[in-house]
Parts: sequence; structure tokens; C-alpha cells
Amino acid sequence: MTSLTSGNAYGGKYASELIETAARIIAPGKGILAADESTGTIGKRLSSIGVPNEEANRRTLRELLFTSPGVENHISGVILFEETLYQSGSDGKPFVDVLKSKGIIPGIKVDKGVMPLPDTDGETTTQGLDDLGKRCAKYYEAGARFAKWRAVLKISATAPSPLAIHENAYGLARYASICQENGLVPIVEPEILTDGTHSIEVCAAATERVLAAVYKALSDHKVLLEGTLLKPNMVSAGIDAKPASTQEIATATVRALQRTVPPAVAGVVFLSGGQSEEDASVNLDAMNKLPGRKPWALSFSYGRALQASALKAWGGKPDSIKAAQEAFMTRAKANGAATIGQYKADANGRQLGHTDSLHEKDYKY
Ligand SMILES: O=P(O)(O)OC[C@H]1O[C@](O)(COP(=O)(O)O)[C@@H](O)[C@@H]1O
Repeated sequence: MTSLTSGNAYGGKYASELIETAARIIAPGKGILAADESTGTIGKRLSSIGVPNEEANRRTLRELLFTSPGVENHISGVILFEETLYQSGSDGKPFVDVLKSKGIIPGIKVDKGVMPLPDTDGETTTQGLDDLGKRCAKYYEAGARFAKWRAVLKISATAPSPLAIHENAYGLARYASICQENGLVPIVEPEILTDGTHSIEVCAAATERVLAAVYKALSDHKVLLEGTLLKPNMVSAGIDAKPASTQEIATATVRALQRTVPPAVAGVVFLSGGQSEEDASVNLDAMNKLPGRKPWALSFSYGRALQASALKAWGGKPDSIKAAQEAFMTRAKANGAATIGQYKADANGRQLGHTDSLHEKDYKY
């Protein structure tokens, strides 16, 4: 029988392990907590609750999330920032061990932020390829088993331009190839920002063009798709346009994936992209309820939509850690249910999560 790893794809020493890791991450009922905010981004989150951006506070926030009772029932993987990968909790136990002891897979953000592409309408490319192989080997050694690289695209009269699409697709593909050579499952994240007044149809067309380019590039780089995850935006209207309905978002998003993402890809783990906590759960749930061909798992890799209520409930106060953990678990449970199309509002039809938008203008870094 032909092995899964033959053909045009990476078939090196980590091939089977990559496939197994990806399958564990997309286990039904579970998804990813994106806790990989870079120091600047976490600083914005902390300042929103009046807490200084100091290592001790970053650690307390991450520790409360990772040690929430029952977290392993809904979270299969956590993306860490480098500082957190090598950090220990207040009891001296390394965070990597805390996660592994619960059966949660540690992951690592490996990109180094974005740089402008000259002579474009504010478009960008992502940096970090130069020493990536060495860093991936080091992160594998430290216990990471998957990685994340975020490419940022935008919609305007001229964007996403062919240059930005090409540059970001090949950057993602090169990153994915280097990760696989070093045993890390690459999360491929081509995020199209929601800024703008565009319609959902315009976003659908842009998303399809970007994803098609990404999968061409991944094929050119011989990436083993079974050992990858895609982290896309949901297809929606621009933040300053009339909002699309849940049904429209679910239908347009699944259609864009059907048209561009090969069935070999292990799973799709959406970013929340500034949606409210409730919208992020409801939209994911609607996609999983949608009839039709969906050969990949549809799950989540949320940052803001898993942490916003928890952050508010914590407010930097030691006495509020339990309340923060409960708030986090409410979202984790809701999104876990949404991965199998079983998210329900409460018995009175009330929505359970915050409905405030978490949008930040021009969310690059
Ligand atoms: O700007 P940073 O610090 O890289 O953070 C980007 C964030 O965006 C994400 O890719 C997606 O987060 P959201 O779900 O909040 O959109 C996270 O993994 C990451 O923390």
C-alpha cells in the first residue's frame, strides 16, 4: 500500500508524528487557546484592566488560564509566546509540564511580526524566516509540538494585491516546510483583517484568492497537508459595513473553504478576528451545523474570544482568579460544543457570552 507520506509531500522522519499531533489537536469537542500575544499585544490587554505589562502579571494571567479546572476537556492545544514556553508557574512547575500533564499540547508563535511592503496600500509581509530552523529545533526540544505564523492581509480598493498575496503565501509555505522538517505542526494563518466598508461578497472573493494561493505555495514547498492546520478568518462584511447574518457568514466561509482547501488538510482552526465572544461561538457552531461537504474538522484557535470575559473578571486581583477561570471555562466549553454543532444559548434563549465587539482597528501588531 502507498504510504500516507509518499507522493509530492514531506516524508521525512517526523511525518507520522506530525499527522498524529494534528489529529490530536482537532479532536471533536476541543480546540486551541491562542495565548501567544507578543509583549506589545498582551500589554494592550493588561492596560485595558489597569494592570502593568510586567513579567509577573503576564505569568499570572497565563497561569490562571492553564490551570483552570477542567480546561483539558475543551482545549487540546495552547499557543505560547517564547517567554511563556520557558516560564514556570507560581509553584515552580514549568508551564510546558503543566499543559502536558493535562494532555494539552504546547505550541509556539514563531513569526516576528510584520513589515510594510513598500508602494502598496499599507500591506505587509511577515518576518522571522532567517533563523527559523534553529528556533524550531530548540522549541521542539523544549516540548512544543506545533507552531503558528501569522500573515496579515487587508481589503481595500487595491488590496489584497497580487504582490501581497504571493509574498505572504510563499512566506507561509516556507515557514510550514521548515516547521515540518523540525517536528512542529505548522498552523498556517493568512488573516484577512475586517477593517473596511466592504460587503461579505468582497471578503469571500478575497479569501478564496488568498487561500488558493496559499495551497499552491504549500504544494510547491512539498508540505505534508495532513500534518498542517489552517487558521483563517471567517468570511464576513467589513467592520464598517452592514453586518452579515450568522447564516450568511457560515455559508460563505464554508463555501470559500470548499473551493480552496484540499481534503487532506487535517483541520481548520478559525481566528476570532475581533468578533464578540458570542459571535465567535455562534458562527463556528453554525458552520458545523451546515449540511454539505466538510472534509476537515472546523474548530477554533481564539485569542480575544476566549479571554475577554476572563480578563475583565480577573482585573488583576488575586481574589478574582476563580471568577476569571469560570469565565474562561464558559467560553472554552461553548466553543468546544460549537466544534460539534452543539452550542446552545441558555434555556431562555439568552446568549451566554459577551456580545461586545473585540475589534481593534488595523490589528497588525
Ligand atoms: O499581534 P500578536 O501579538 O501576534 O497577536 C496576534 C493574535 O492573533 C491571533 O493570531 C488570533 O487572535 P484572535 O482570535 O484574537 O483574532 C492570536 O493567536 C494572537 O495572539
